[in-house]
Amino acid sequence: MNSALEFVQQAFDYIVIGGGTTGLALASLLSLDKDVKIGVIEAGQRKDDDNILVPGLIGKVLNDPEYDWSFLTVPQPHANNRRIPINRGKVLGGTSALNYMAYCRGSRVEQNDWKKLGVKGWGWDTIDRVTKASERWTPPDSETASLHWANKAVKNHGRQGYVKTTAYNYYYDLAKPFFETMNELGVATNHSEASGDLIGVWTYTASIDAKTGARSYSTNAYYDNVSHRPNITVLTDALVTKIHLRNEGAGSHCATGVEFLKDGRLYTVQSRKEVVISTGSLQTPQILELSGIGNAEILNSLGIPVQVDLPGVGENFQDHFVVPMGAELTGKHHLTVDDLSSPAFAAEQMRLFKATATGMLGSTLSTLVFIPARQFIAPTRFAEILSALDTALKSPEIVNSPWKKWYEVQRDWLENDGVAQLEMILFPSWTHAGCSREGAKHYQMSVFLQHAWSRGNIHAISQNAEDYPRIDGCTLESPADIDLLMLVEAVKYAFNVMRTGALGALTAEIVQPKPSWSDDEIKEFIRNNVKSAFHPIGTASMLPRSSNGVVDDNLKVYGTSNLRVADASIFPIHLGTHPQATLYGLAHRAAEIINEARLEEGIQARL
Ligand SMILES: Cc1cc2nc3c(=O)[nH]c(=O)nc-3n(C[C@H](O)[C@H](O)[C@H](O)COP(=O)(O)OP(=O)(O)OC[C@H]3O[C@@H](n4cnc5c(N)ncnc54)[C@H](O)[C@@H]3O)c2cc1C
Repeated sequence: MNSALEFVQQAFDYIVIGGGTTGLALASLLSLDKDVKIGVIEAGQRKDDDNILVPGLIGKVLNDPEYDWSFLTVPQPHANNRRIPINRGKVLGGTSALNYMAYCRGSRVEQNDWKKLGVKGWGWDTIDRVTKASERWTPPDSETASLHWANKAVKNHGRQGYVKTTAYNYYYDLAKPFFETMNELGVATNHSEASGDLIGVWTYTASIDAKTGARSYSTNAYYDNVSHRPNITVLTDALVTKIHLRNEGAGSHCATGVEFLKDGRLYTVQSRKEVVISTGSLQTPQILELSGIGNAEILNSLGIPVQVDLPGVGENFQDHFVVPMGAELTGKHHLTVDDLSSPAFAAEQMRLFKATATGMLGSTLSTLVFIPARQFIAPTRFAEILSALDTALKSPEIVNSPWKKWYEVQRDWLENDGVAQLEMILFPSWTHAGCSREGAKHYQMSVFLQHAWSRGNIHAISQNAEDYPRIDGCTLESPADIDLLMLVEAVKYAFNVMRTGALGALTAEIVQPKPSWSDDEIKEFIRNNVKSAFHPIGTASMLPRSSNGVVDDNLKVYGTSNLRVADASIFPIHLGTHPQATLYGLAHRAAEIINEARLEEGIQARL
């Protein structure tokens, strides 16, 4: 719907703010009950073009204002004062329309450890159940599976859900050598990576429709199934500016409606039951603060009347950090993504994709490996890093911190061989001005820190919702410099991978960084190149209120009776994986919680 006037005239039971990955899935699921009316307000527009639907075009519309919010952090002192980009989808479907389609599951250990932080009811068994409920998996055909290993473990997948997933059917000629090299280095192929144990080397299940070859995302997987229903209405191109709260006394506030800006005019739409914020980790804290929920000091400084003093809002920002490395391949015969820069080859691949849903454009191409700390860091070096960390963890600042518990959990994970601290992704493309050689073929090896210790924050900078929030990732600011030291070890391990066995035989030269560099030179390279892996979480954490929590176990914002959050901001601690599968699971769990609350309300009313 495009008319704000018609939208505000409707009587909605539930209003979902943000029609993104989690929000649009949740709204669609709530609408399955014809007795409730759902309104969704999304800042972006619907765009179902090739840029979104063709898997091989990933990255093409990043930073295009028609599709992307294109956030930047403030200058990061530990990353040589660079401002680090964090892309976010500004279209119906949110970031699920822009992401790289890795549909990966978390780990049993990490998910179960949420309870050590005081979170109840969100262990692996629950998340596994709801994530499977979201998935509609098509097993790879035997030819795809035989190109090299591709996941066929039926028991780990949902078959009746919404998000279509499968193994992509095109692999480049580096994938198999990479598997062989990792195996040679003692990292096993994981034949069951969605089982709660993700350690090992594997190719990922992708959120791709096996029949059409197109991206499956929140919009076509969920919303298109229900958009014909009269009880769900999506208003696009409308920016929510605040939530109206009524003070109910006894420290509780009730969300009565939502204010939004459309075509230069402000409107308010009423809600009869609940409001759910699903604007993602970067914008959810801003909406809470604009509505008077947050750290009282920050709200006062912005002139926003305090409704609920909740110091955790916008804090606990966590991300996966990534450092890209580049290498030149031996020979020129390899087919890599860089070949798509030839218009004739790109056109041929597009014709192939449109006709048969195959070829390079049907694939996101990446191959992954997940490794625990003890497998990529030499024992003596690891002991030195841990000893420095343990000293830092005894500082009063950390001992007295409300976040103390998650430091304890993260410390345990460092020595747990079931928890990946490093992810490496091999991608057959690398072009860097001045570094890659004209006419040569290249690949990129990226190292990802899966459990950074840095904690950033995000806050509104004014009362104006159109002003982007201030994002401080506090990149590489961690106790005892552990994030930087772990990345140095990750880079050195990657050098080893790139020089060993079958992959080593295909690597003519590691171009950047150089294996000959000293640790200090590698550190400087990391500071100059570390990026966001685009997995921000934590800024409205599900934690006890005494631990700086923002929402309770039922996703309800503390100090409110009917305001919830459902998006990546509620993750209290990072999972060492790509988040979208868990977020679709979150949408299903949120729908269960909201439906249970309504049934409970009905029962109470009848008594
Ligand atoms: C380039 C890229 C690649 C990625 N690749 C992967 C991958 O391969 N696998 C994976 O698992 N994850 C990947 N991710 C991360 C993953 O996609 C995100 O973590 C996830 O989609 C976030 O979902 P969300 O529901 O929290 O927020 P979003 O999907 O971002 O939804 C938020 C929605 O709220 C809307 N909104 C914001 N503010 C307002 C407002 N004031 N008023 C109205 N609407 C508003 C936004 O427009 C958006 O639609 C990637 C991310 C990026 C950027």
